[in-house]
Amino acid sequence: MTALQLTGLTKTHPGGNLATIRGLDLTVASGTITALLGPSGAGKTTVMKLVAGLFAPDAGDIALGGRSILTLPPERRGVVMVFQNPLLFPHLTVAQNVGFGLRMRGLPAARIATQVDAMLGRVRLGGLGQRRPDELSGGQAQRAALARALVLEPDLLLLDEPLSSLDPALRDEMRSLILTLQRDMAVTTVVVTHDQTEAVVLADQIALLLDGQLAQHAPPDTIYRRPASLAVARFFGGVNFLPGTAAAGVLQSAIGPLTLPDSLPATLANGPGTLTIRPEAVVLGPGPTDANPRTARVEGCAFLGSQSRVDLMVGTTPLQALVAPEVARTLTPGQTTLIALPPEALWIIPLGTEAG
Ligand SMILES: Nc1ncnc2c1ncn2[C@@H]1O[C@H](COP(=O)(O)OP(=O)(O)OP(=O)(O)O)[C@@H](O)[C@H]1O
Repeated sequence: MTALQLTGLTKTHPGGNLATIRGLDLTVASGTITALLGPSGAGKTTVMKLVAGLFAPDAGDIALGGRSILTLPPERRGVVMVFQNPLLFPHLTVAQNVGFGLRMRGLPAARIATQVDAMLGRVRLGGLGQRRPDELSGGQAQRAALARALVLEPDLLLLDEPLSSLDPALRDEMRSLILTLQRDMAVTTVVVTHDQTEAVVLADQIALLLDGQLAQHAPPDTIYRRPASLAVARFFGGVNFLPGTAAAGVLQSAIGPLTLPDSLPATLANGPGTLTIRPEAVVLGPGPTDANPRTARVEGCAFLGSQSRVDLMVGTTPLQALVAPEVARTLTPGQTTLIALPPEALWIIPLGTEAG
C-alpha cells in the first residue's frame, strides 16, 4: 500500500502574511492518479515541493504507505518529480540520463543497462539511448524524463503539468503513455495542473485547490456536475446560477418552480440554495415533458468551434447554453424559443458554501 496522505498540511512562505497552504487534508489512494488542480498561485507547486521534501511544512504530516515521510530527506522519500521542462542533463546521453538515479543508488552497470533499455522501450525511445538530449524532439525529451523517473520504481510519482507544453497530437500520445505506464506499474500519482482538461483526461480524482485550501476532491464527472460551492462551479466554467428555496422535490426560483432530481441528497433538496445547471445540459427545443420547459428569448450566439454559446433570457434571468453550431445557426437574436432544464442535470449548491 502506497497511499499518500496529507494531514493538516500548512505552509507560510517567508515574507508571506497569509499561509499559502492552510490545513490541507488529502488522501490519494494507492495506485490511482489524482490531479491537484487550481489557478495560478493557488499553491499547487508548494504542495508538490512539500511532498517531495523541497520545502518543510509549518504544521501537518505527510505519510506514504501509512508511514510519515516528513523527517526523511528528499532522496529517501520514495517520491520522484517530473517537471514540465524535462531538465535532462545535456552532456549525458539519453540512456545515461535515464540511468542516472540507478547509478546514484550504486547498482551494477549491467543491471542499470538492462533496466534502462527496458524502460526506454516502454516509453517508445528504444534505439535512441545513445542520442544527446538536444537531438530529441520536445515530446521525446519529455518521455525520457518520464522514463528517468519511472525506472526508479517510486512509491509516488509527481507530474508537473505533463501535457501543457505539447501540441495537441503529442498531448494525446503522452496522455495514453502516462495512463498505460501508471496502470502497468500501479504507481500512486499526483498530476499538478492548472488545466481542467488535463486534469479530466488524466485523473481518477480531482483535488481542486483554491487559495491554499481544498475546495473539492471527487471524480471528474462529479466535480463537473455536482460542485460543492459556487467557486468550484465557476472554476469549471459554470455560469448558470439560480437562487431559490427547495421543498418536496421542487425549487421555487425566479423562473418558477423547477422539478429537482430524485437523486438529490435530502440535505440539498430542502431549504435555500443556488441551483446550477451546466450550459451543455440546457436543452434547446421542447425536450421531454417533465424536463422543466420554459420559454426563453435568444439574446445572442457565439461560435466557439466545436460548440456555440447561446445567451438566453428567461424573464429577467440570464441562462447560457452550449449547443452544436448547426443548432445555433437556426437561431436569431430577439426570437423566442422553448428550452428545457432536465431535472437529472440540476444540482443545488447549499447556502453557506457560496464564497468566491
Ligand atoms: N519559495 C517561495 N518563497 C516565497 N513565496 C513563494 C515561494 N514559492 C511560492 N511562493 C508563493 O506562494 C504562492 C503559491 O505559489 P505556488 O507556486 O505554490 O502556486 P501554483 O498554484 O503552483 O501556481 P502556478 O500554477 O502559477 O505555478 C504564490 O503567491 C507564490 O508567490
